[in-house]
Amino acid sequence: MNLNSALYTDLYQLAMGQSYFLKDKHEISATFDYFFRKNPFEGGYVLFCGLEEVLDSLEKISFSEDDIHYLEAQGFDSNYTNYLKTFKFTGHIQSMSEGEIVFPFSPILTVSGSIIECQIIETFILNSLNFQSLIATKASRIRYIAGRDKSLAEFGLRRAQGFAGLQASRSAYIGGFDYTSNVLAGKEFNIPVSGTMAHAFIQSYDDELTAFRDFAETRPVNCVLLVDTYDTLKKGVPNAIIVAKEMEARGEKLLGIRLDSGDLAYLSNAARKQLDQAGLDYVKIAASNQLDEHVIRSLKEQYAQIDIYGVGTNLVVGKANGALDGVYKLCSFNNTPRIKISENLKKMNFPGKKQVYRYMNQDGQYIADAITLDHLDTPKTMAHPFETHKRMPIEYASVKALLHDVMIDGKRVHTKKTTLELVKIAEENLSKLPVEHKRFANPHVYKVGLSPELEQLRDQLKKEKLDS
Ligand SMILES: Nc1ncnc2c1ncn2[C@@H]1O[C@H](COP(=O)(O)OP(=O)(O)OP(=O)(O)O)[C@@H](O)[C@H]1O
Ligand SMILES: O=P(O)(O)OC[C@H]1O[C@H](OP(=O)(O)OP(=O)(O)O)[C@H](O)[C@@H]1O
Ligand SMILES: O=C(O)c1cccnc1
Repeated sequence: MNLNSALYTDLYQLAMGQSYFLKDKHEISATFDYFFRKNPFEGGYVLFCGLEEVLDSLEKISFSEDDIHYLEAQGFDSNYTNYLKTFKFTGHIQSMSEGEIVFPFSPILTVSGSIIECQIIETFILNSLNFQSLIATKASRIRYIAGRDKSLAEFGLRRAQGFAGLQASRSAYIGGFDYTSNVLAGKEFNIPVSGTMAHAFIQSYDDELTAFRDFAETRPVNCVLLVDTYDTLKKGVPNAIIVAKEMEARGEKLLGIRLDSGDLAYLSNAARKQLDQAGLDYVKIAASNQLDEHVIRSLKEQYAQIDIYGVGTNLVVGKANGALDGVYKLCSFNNTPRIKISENLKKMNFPGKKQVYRYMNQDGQYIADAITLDHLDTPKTMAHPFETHKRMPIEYASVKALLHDVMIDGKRVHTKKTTLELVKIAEENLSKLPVEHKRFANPHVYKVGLSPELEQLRDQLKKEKLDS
C-alpha cells in the first residue's frame, strides 16, 4: 500500500475534480483554510502537530498506473483519468509552525492553488493534522499534570487505531513524552525507546524470582521488573529486591519496578518503603494501567511515589474525544473571497486570504490572536468572532505573524525540522501559554478576534448572499 497515493482521499473529491475538469474550471485558483471549532478534552488549546508529514507527502503525491486503472474501473472519464496520470500538487501552503499553540477558528494552515489540486488533497490534510494534533494535545496535558520531574513513556501501539500507532508515538513525543515502546517509531522519528517486561514472561516460569533473575542477567541495562503478577507487596517487590541486590554484586543497577494493577497510590508508597529499607532508593517505580491526565492528577494528590508513568490506550486514541473536529473550507475562489452562510455564525467561515497575529505581553506570554486579511497590518483592535457587539483594543508588548510560507509551487520552502527540534519548540510555546488556559476545569477562553476589515468583509458578503 502506498500512502503517497492521491487515492488516499474521499471519492467525492475525485468526483468534484472530474466535474471541475470536464467543465474546464479545474485551473481556477482557490484558497482553503484548515481550522477547528472546538478544543478537545474540554481544554483550552490545541498543540498543532503533523505538518512535516503533510509536506513530505504532498511533495510525493501522485496516481500510479494501478490507481488510474482503478479509477477507470470506477467509471471515471478517460480524459479526466488521463489528466490525473500527471497529477502533482503544485500549490502554495502557508502554515503555523508544527508545535505552535492554536485555538478555535484561527486558520492554522492555508492551501492555495488550482481548485482541483486543493480539493483532491483535502482529505489527506484533515486525516493527518486532526489526528496528530489531537494526540500531541493529549500528551501535553499529561506532561502538564505529571510535571517535568517525572518520566513519561508511551505504551499505546497495541491499542492504537491500526497504523495510526506510528503517528501517535511521534505526536506523543512532540507533546512532551520522553519515550515510546514503539520500536519502529523510535527508529523512524528518532524517539528514545524504552520497555519493561510482560506478565507472559513471568508466567512462563515456575517461579517469579527465576524469571526476574533471567531477565536481569540477559538485559541488565535499564532493567525494569514487573511486580504484580502474583502478589505485589508479598512476592513481587521482595523478589525484585533480591535481584537488585544480586545485580549490585555484579556491579549493575536495577532501574526500576513496574506496578500494573491495584491501588497505584497505596502500592507505590508501600513498595517505596520496602525498596528504601533495602537500601535501594535509586530503584524507580513505574506505573501503568489505563492512566490518563485525570488519573495521574489523582495519584499526585494522593502523594503516590511514582517516577515513571506508562500511558497507552487513553493517550493514543485521544480519549475521551477520539477526534479533533478540524475542517478545510474554501475562503477564496478566482481571487474573490467566498463565504458559506449558516444560521449559526459559528458554522460560517471567514472569507478571503488571511493572516493571524499573536500578541504577547512583556514576559512573552500569549495574550490574544487576531485574524486579519493577509495584506493588512497588525490590527490594534479586534471584534469577537460571533458576538458582534463585543470588541476590544489590544494592548501588547510584541506581536508575531503566525502563518508562514512552507511550500511554494509544490516544493517545501522551510527547512525540515527534526522531531527533537519540534519537541523543544512545543515545550517553549507551551511555556508561553498562561496557566489559566491549561487548567482542566473550565479553562479560561483564549481570545481570538477578527480585525475590523475582516469582520466588515464577512458581514458584507453575508448580506450580499442573503439579499441575492
Ligand atoms: N490510587 C488510585 N487513585 C485513582 N485511580 C487509580 C488508583 N489506582 C489505580 N487507579 C486507576 O483505576 C483504574 C482501575 O483500577 P482497578 O484497581 O479497578 O483495576 P485493576 O487494577 O486493573 O484490576 P485488575 O487487578 O483486574 O487489573 C485504572 O485506570 C487505574 O489506573
Ligand atoms: O493501560 P494502558 O494505558 O493501555 O497501558 C498499556 C497496558 O498494556 C499492557 O497490558 P497488556 O494487558 O496488554 O499486556 P501485559 O500482559 O504485558 O500486561 C501493559 O501492562 C499496560 O497495562
Ligand atoms: O514496556 C512496557 O512495559 C510496555 C510496553 C507496551 C505496553 N505495555 C507495557
